[in-house]
Amino acid sequence: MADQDLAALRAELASLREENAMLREKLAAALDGTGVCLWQGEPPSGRLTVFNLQDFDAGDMAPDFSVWLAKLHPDDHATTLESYYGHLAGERPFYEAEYRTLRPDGAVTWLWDRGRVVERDENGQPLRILGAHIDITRRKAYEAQLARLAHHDALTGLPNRRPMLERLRRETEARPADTAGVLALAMLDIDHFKTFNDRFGHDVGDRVLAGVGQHLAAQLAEGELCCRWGGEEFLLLLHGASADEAALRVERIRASFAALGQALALPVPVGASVGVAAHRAGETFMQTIRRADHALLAAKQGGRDRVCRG
Ligand SMILES: Nc1nc2c(ncn2[C@@H]2O[C@H](COP(=O)(O)OP(=O)(O)OP(=O)(O)O)[C@@H](O)[C@H]2O)c(=O)[nH]1
Repeated sequence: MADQDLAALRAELASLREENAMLREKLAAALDGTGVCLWQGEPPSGRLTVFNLQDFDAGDMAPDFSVWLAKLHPDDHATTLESYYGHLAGERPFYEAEYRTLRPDGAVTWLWDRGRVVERDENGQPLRILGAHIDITRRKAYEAQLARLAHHDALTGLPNRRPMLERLRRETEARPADTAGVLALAMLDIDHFKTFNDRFGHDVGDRVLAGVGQHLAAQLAEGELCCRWGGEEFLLLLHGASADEAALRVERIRASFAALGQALALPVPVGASVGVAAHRAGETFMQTIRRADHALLAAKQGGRDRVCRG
């Protein structure tokens, strides 16, 4: 090759390298701050290349598919790999998954990952897959917090109506008529609760509600549930050998309020009225709730501080 041609090729190579470096700079600038991390997988060899680390530690990034696989949270294996292999096999237009990776220190990082095959061999086998992932750990934590808030009462920390109704639906639907034992519902209402607010202020009223909530939750056996039904009303889902036994337990819970005022350092004692009803075969759980509610009304009308059965 003539010297002139060689010089021209060298000049062209230098210019291409410069252009390449500029493109890399532009890409890095565009990706900066987005949290997007670009990767390339080579299925035949299992090689995995990460082009930009973003905030990730180089040690956290897998150089090989098997290393990435070993870090994948066991609970996310199935869905992630189904999407990945489904795409490699041409069954899905792209691979996409939200999954957790386990870091060596045990910390969990949530990633949203998406990629697609960019090169296949003459037999259609994937040679290269290009993709990007982004750290969504904070978003996941926020979502979990929102889900918790949606299902819990902020003041008492107890579940709210939603999980209680869902649980009742599941338990009553799945309950065969010959099931041993009963499912009992106890609707409990704090007596003269308004007085706490009116005489001592809403802060004290709130303290009463939080204290009663904690006290009730502590009375539950495994598998039972207590929710803040609304205002100063609580609904308890209890399991018992019989309706009589369940009613006796509810009576004990009510009686335990005698020591609660002092335990919570309240200025006056706190009492409660309760209506209890055992679920009957063929009855909807809303019908049981209504019977417990009517029994509560009877307890109030009967002079409060007592349990009535519906
Ligand atoms: N501090 C506080 N008060 C609440 C909260 N939710 C409801 N309340 C108050 O609870 C009071 C309930 O009053 P009532 O329905 O008259 O009940 P009560 O005074 O317990 O009377 P009886 O049930 O008939 O014994 C109302 O004054 C509501 O404003 C809350 O989250 N915090």
